[in-house]
Amino acid sequence: MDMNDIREKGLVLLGCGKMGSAMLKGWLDGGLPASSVWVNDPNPSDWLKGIEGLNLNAKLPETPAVVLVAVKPQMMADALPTLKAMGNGSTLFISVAAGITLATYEEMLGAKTPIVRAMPNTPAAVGRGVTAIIGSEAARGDHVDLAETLLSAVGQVVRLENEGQMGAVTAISGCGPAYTFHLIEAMAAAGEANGLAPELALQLAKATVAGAGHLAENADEDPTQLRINVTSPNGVTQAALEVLMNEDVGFPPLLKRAMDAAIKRDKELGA
Ligand SMILES: NC(=O)c1ccc[n+]([C@@H]2O[C@H](COP(=O)([O-])OP(=O)(O)OC[C@H]3O[C@@H](n4cnc5c(N)ncnc54)[C@H](OP(=O)(O)O)[C@@H]3O)[C@@H](O)[C@H]2O)c1
Ligand code: PRO
Repeated sequence: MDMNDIREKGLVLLGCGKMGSAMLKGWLDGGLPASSVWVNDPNPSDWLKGIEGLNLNAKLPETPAVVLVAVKPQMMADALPTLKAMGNGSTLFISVAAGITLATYEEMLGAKTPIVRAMPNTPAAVGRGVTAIIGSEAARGDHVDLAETLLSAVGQVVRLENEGQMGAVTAISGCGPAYTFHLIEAMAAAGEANGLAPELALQLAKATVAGAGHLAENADEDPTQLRINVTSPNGVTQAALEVLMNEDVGFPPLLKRAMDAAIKRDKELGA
């Protein structure tokens, strides 16, 4: 099974909001023909309506290569039963929903359904996502390979050892873009409070986060050394880091609390 199967038999996207659209944009930019994609969404965006050749809320193929489920976890019980007929067959189901376990999908679709649980993130829209995947009992090696190939079109893919890792993964890379965007907002706001024009403060904050991210991914040094490289002894950065790295009220305990809250919510959504 490979991308040719998807081109020939089709990809059904159940739910095409923020995450579904981010991935679809990446796939279309990467050359997947719109005519190979069926989008099922009750209120399609103007962007979706404008994609030439896309099968939008059209009759679905009986046995698509892949169904990608991108509805909110709370909508799953309403949305998924409409596709039950595709369960227990050759169609690979890929779910990106936070919290919903493989066992829940097996209950809803049948235990013989090949299912891959995936946690992507929105930088997929610019081909810079990262997605963690784990397959169900019925998902063969070639099913997981196909999920990896499809998701690799929108960024990096990592395979998990067990489904129990998914909560912590979600708290880092699924939610992480939001933390990073908030960092940009907060740095820009602090710059503005210190007298910079809003546009200039935002430009500086965005370029700094993007540049630092690129450097962190591409430098030979690890993030600790890259941080040290910025921090002149007794200089300006050190003054800031003494606040940010405070063991009681700095970034580390704050992010730990934030990510623990994310993991707790992930478990609740799956219950
Ligand atoms: N956003 C992220 O960064 C992110 C990252 C990783 C994983 N996820 C996961 O991705 C999933 C979608 O999240 P999202 O942020 O993209 O949410 P979203 O923007 O609300 O997208 C969900 C889409 O599904 C549609 N929908 C609702 N009921 C449906 C049904 N019965 N059949 C087909 N479509 C239906 C919604 O339409 P209406 O708006 O009209 O209800 C909406 O367009 C969630 O399970 C989330 O956990 C999201
Ligand atoms: N967005 C989804 C949520 O907030 C899952 C990870 C990112 O629930």
